[in-house]
Amino acid sequence: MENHEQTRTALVTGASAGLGAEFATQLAERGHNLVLVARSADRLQRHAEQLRAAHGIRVEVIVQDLTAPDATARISADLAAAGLTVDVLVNNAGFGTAGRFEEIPDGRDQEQLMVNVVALVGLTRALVPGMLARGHGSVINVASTAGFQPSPYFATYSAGKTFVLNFSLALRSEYRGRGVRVLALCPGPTQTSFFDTVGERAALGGKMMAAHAVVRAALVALDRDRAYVVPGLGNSLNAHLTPRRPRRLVTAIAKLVTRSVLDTPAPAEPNQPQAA
Ligand SMILES: NC(=O)C1=CN([C@@H]2O[C@H](COP(=O)(O)OP(=O)(O)OC[C@H]3O[C@@H](n4cnc5c(N)ncnc54)[C@H](OP(=O)(O)O)[C@@H]3O)[C@@H](O)[C@H]2O)C=CC1
Ligand SMILES: CC(=O)[C@H](N)C(=O)O
Repeated sequence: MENHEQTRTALVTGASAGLGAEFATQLAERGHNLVLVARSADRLQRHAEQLRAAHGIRVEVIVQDLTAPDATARISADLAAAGLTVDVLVNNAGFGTAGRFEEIPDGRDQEQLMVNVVALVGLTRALVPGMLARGHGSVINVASTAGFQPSPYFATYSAGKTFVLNFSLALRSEYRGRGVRVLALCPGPTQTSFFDTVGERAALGGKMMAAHAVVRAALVALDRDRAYVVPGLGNSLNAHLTPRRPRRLVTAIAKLVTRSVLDTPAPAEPNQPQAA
């Protein structure tokens, strides 16, 4: 990462677990001050204390449910009250919904889209103008390999990740030459709490990557000002060599893989804040 960013502030959503906690750790190792956002207050506070002690950086915690329609406004107010400007935004918070569309509990997909899409757009809209005014900044949006094609039984999740990927690519184009980098991170299956939340969905198979390797790949890609990155050779080959047309065939092939989700149980209490 460029030197001028090393003492700047990064805001990471979903920093209480998985990829977000790892983003916080690796950005702290790079000398960034941090703002950690999620619902699980105890986990955030514990991680913040560890990072302050290990790196001597400033770490603030904002406990916020990103399904709330006013989530972005509340976070912006907290940042202003703390006198913080954000130079690196990591829109990472997210969860999955899986199964037959009509069987997913009513409102659940909407909550998922509030976190995975609406809050991501809202925070980007809130924080990018400051980056543009200062002439520098970075946005990492966490998409997924699920965003490269329609995925039956992950219909809204995969469509949301396609949004995140294309939104990021479009913004990157708008901000070229204006000092703001935008990167879409497209991980394949990764060892985090994600599959506890969505149910026993690891049944889709494939080798899981470690969260630290995924985040390292993202930060290297940001250093290189890449548009998007698919960590892991197998994931990258799948994402890039799978034909995109005809779309009906692509969807049918995806369904062969994703239909195994129907054989696995749904979680009892989906997407609650993480236990301390
Ligand atoms: N793991 C994987 O295989 C893959 C994951 N991804 C994406 O990576 C991102 C991170 O997921 P991952 O680390 O794997 O999963 P985890 O379940 O480990 O972490 C999810 C994070 O999102 C936060 N979060 C969930 N719901 C909300 C909410 N309503 N409000 C605020 N924060 C919330 C959680 O915090 P809390 O519960 O405290 O609110 C937690 O910090 C997601 O966008 C996911 O779609 C993409 C591809 C593959
Ligand atoms: C959960 C994900 O988004 C991942 N890309 C997967 O296909 O398992």
